[in-house]
Amino acid sequence: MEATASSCVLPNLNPPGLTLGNPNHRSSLQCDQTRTLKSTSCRSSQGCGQAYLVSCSNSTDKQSGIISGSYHCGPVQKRNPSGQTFCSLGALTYPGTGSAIESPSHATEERVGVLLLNLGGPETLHDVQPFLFNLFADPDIIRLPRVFRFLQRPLAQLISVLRAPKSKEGYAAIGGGSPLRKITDDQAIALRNALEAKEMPVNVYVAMRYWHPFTEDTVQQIKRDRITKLVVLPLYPQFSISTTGSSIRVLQNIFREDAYLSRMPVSIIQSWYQREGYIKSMADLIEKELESFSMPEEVMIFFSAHGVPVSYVEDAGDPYRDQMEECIHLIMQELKSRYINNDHTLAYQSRVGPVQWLKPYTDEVLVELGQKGVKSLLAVPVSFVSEHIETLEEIDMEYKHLALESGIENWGRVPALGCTTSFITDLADAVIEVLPSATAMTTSSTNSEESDYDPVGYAIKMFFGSILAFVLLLSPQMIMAFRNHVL
Ligand SMILES: C=CC1=C(C)c2cc3[nH]c(cc4nc(cc5[nH]c(cc1n2)c(C)c5CCC(=O)O)C(CCC(=O)O)=C4C)c(C)c3C=C
Ligand SMILES: [Fe+2]
Repeated sequence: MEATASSCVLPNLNPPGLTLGNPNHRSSLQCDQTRTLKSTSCRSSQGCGQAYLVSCSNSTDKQSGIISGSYHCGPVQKRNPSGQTFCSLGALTYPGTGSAIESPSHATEERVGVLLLNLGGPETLHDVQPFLFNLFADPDIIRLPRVFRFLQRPLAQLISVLRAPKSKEGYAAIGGGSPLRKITDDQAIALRNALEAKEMPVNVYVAMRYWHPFTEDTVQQIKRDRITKLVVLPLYPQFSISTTGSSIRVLQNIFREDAYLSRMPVSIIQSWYQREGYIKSMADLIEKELESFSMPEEVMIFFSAHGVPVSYVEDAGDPYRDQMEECIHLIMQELKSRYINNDHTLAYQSRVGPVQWLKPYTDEVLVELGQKGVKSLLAVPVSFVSEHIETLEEIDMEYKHLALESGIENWGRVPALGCTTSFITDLADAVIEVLPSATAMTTSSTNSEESDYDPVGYAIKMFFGSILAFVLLLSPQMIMAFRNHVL
C-alpha cells in the first residue's frame, strides 16, 4: 500500500477552531498560522540542543553526527528509480557552512534528506519540568481560543510545575529519563541503512517537538548541509493534530520564513498506519507474543492507544480516532489471515487535565475485563513506535498492576516496533514512494480572523477571559486534574 503523502501545501489554519479534514487530502487540511516561532530560537531555559544527523557518509556514530564545516560523501553518484541523482558513500562534497545560501532550485546535485519527526522526551529528571513547559506551551496541545492565546505560556508554566512531580515519578521509575532520543536515533540509522541498501543514499535527520534535538536546530542543519529535497516522516503511524499536526506546523513556520527552505521540494508522509509493512510487522509482534501464553487462543488482545481530548475529534476534525480504528481493523484482518481469531478491544490511555478524552479509558476497561472473567490479556501499544514512558511505566507498571488486581491472571505486552527490520524496510519504501511528489512549500497568508479584528471586543474578551481562566485554573479540581491523570 502506498504512503499517503502531501506535497506540502501546508495547512492554512483558522483559529480558534482548528479544522482538519482528511489529512490525506491536502486541500481540506486547515491549521493555525498565528504562531510566531523563530527558527533559530531556543525554547525554555535549557539552552539550544544540537541538531543530530545520521549522515550519508560512513560516520554514523552519535558523536560525529553533528555536522559543521565541509562534509564529504562517497565517490559515486547514483540514480534512484525515478532518475534522480544522489550522492553515494564518499565522493560528493557538501559545501561547508558560512557560504552564501544557494537556492535549492539552482543546485547542481540532488542531496536528499529524510526528516524524522518525533515528540522528544526529558533526558534527566531535571529536564522534566522544562520539557512539560514546552509541551503545554504548544497551542496544539492546549488549544485555547485565539483571544486567550496570550495565556498560553503562563498556563504552560503553571501546569508544568503542577504536573512535574507526577511526571518525575514516572521517569524516575524508568531509569531517570526518556529513552526516546536514543531509540529515534537508532531508527534514523536503521532507516539510512535500509535506504542505502535500496540504492538511495540519503541523510536522515531527527527533529523533536518538545526536547533536544529541537526541530528548529535540525532544520538549520539541513540548510547547512544544502539538502535539495526533503521527505518528512513523522514517527506517528496515525495523524493527530496534537502530534504530527503540531510538528508540521512548526516546520511550516520555519520554512515559510526562509527563502532557501521555502523553495525546497518537500514531501510529507502524514500517516502510514495502513501500510502493509507496518500492519504485518505489528501482526508479527502480536503473533510472537501470543505464543508465550499457555493458551494463546484465549488471550484478549488489548490495543491501548494514547488518547486525545474528545474535542479534537468531534470539534476540530482530528482523524486520529478513525485512523486508529481502521488500523486495529487492518491488524486484526492480518491476524485472521494467519488463523488467529482472538477477541480484541481498543481503549485509550494517558489522559491529562480536566476535559473529556477519547473513550473507553484503558484503566476502566482493564477493571471491567477482569470483573467479566477475562484471565489472559496481551497489551498492544499502538499509537507510537518506540518504547517510552507510557509503555514502560504506565502500561508495564500501573496497568499491569491494575489488571492483576482486577482478576486478570496472565499478562503480556507487545514491545514497540523500534528498529524491527520489516518495519524499517517498509518506512524506507514509503520514503522512496513519495520522493517524486516533492514540491516546494506554499502557504497562504490570508487569515480571515485577522481581517475581522475588533480591538474593543478583543479587549473586553481578554479582560473577562483572563479573570475566568485564572479562577478556573487555580480551582482545587483543576489542580488535581493536572497533577494526576483525571479529575
Ligand atoms: C500518538 C501519540 C501521542 C498523542 C496523540 C499525544 C497527545 C497528547 N499528550 C499529552 C500530554 C502528555 N504527553 C506526554 C508524553 C508523551 N506523549 C506521547 C505521545 C502522544 N501524545 C509520548 C510518546 C510521550 C512520552 C515521551 C517520553 O518521554 O517518553 C506527557 C509527559 C509524560 C506525562 O507527564 O505523562 C504529557 C503531559 C496531551 C495533553 C496530548 C493531547 C492533547
Ligand atoms: Fe502525550
